Amino acid sequence: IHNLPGPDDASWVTGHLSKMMNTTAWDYHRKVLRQFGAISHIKGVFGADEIYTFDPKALHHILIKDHSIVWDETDSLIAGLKTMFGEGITTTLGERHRRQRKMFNPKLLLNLIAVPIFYEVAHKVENAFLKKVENGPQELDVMDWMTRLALELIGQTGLGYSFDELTETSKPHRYAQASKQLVPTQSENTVVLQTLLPYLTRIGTKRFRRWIVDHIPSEDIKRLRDIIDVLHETSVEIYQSKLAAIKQGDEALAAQIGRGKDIISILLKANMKVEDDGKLSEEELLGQVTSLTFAATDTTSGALARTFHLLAQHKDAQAKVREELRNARKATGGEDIDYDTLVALPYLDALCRETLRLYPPVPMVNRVARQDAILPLLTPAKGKDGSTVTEVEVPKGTIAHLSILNSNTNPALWGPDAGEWKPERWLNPLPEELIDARIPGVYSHLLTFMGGGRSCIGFKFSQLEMKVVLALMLEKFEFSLSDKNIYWQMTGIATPNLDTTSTMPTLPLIVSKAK
Ligand code: HEM
Repeated sequence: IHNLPGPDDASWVTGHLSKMMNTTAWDYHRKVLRQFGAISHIKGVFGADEIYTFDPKALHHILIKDHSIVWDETDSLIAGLKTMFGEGITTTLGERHRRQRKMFNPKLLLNLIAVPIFYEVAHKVENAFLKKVENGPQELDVMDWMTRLALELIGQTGLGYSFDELTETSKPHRYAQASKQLVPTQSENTVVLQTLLPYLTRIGTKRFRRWIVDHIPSEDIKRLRDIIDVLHETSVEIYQSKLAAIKQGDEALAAQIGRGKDIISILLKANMKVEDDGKLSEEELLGQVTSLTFAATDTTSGALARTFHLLAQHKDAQAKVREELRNARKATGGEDIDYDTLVALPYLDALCRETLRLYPPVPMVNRVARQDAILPLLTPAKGKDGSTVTEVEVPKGTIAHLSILNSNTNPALWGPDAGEWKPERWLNPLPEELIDARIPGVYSHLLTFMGGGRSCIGFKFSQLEMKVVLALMLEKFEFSLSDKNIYWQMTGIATPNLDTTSTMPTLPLIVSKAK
């Protein structure tokens, strides 16, 4: 590791992490790519030696070949998830993860892709917007609406629960407000807190820790506590209503939203049949409700908001996709565009891929080596001693930061225009260098949804969700920039804000009826 190239501007407390994990860190990541290539040596908290990589072969080892044998979730992520989503989240971590993921079969999720429900919910937002702009263009908070929409979509299909009427006057569910703000604005303190969290969460009982949190004189911590309480209370409410319906029998379940075919009802029923040892506890089941809802909401709403924001900046692309959508609707006789046609629309598909490439909602994840490991490299690095490094020895305990952002925008693979938003690139053959690199992502040579045993289970779900929403909204409405400046913060999930420090994501755009 020490022979790898890397930046030398580390702080002795937070190493390079405060430079890499803050709301304006985009340029720092680009600089690391330009100066040091696909693998570098960085410093973590208190001088820890860590690596930063987007080398495809190294990623293949971390995500697929040695996944869960050597490479695992970091202790601070586990502690953070437990703090946010409850102790029950352990089912998606470590030993029980594989069994859990099998129960939570991605194919099961695919069966839930209920295009009619997607359309029904998206039509509600379309109608709300129609009312809002009936007397002329209006400035609307597109991020707010997309969060409500994404929450309702996972609510109805994944949880069999409705959060929001989604009319022009209805109020957002408090979960939508809370979840949007949970992705904390990362600061230098967050880096230190993340490191300390695994130790802090082991102190005393749960009750004692709660007492401490209640008495810490920090507004930020109190705000976080209140947000987490909302997520937890909502999950308990959903879980209990599902459980009660299941106990009352099939008729009561069928009367619920989702008619008992949602993923949580299926999971609860499957769990009742499991023998003692394999049974998920109530806490674990609750962890599933919270984590599924969280994983599905802010990622998708961020991706949708980013697409609308880009289309407001590229009016030619907006007009082009609108024309494609209108032609497709004409061909279906004015009905909603059916599944097969929708997924095959080339320009709509190209602009979704391009947006998710250049602006991955989750820009970076990390893993830790639980054993000593060897990482072979696709592109040899130039060692500090001048030698050519083709593989790296990684000692047990080393944290690897995996840059989704730099993998998706690496000019060596994507070409010199890798940093530009060009949907057309997907309508032409992709560069051979990219195809030969065999990026281990589940989606189109991209790492946006990661790859291997912990890849996103909702990636097909979210793409269809995006396409249904874009199809309805772009056909009817034109989106233009407002006079407000928008800054996309580089938080755990990128969010649009009015400035670099705000913790209330928002995307005001001018919406008018499209001609
Ligand atoms: C544009 C939308 C989305 C993006 C960019 C996205 C991205 C990701 C990424 C990068 C991971 C891996 C995190 C890591 O390795 O630490 C992940 C995991 C996950 N995602 Fe998504 N996601 C999206 C939508 C969804 C949706 C709609 C669902 C549910 C329906 C979902 C459910 C999950 C779950 C449950 C995991 C954890 C899987 C595991 O650990 O086995 N995601 N997602």
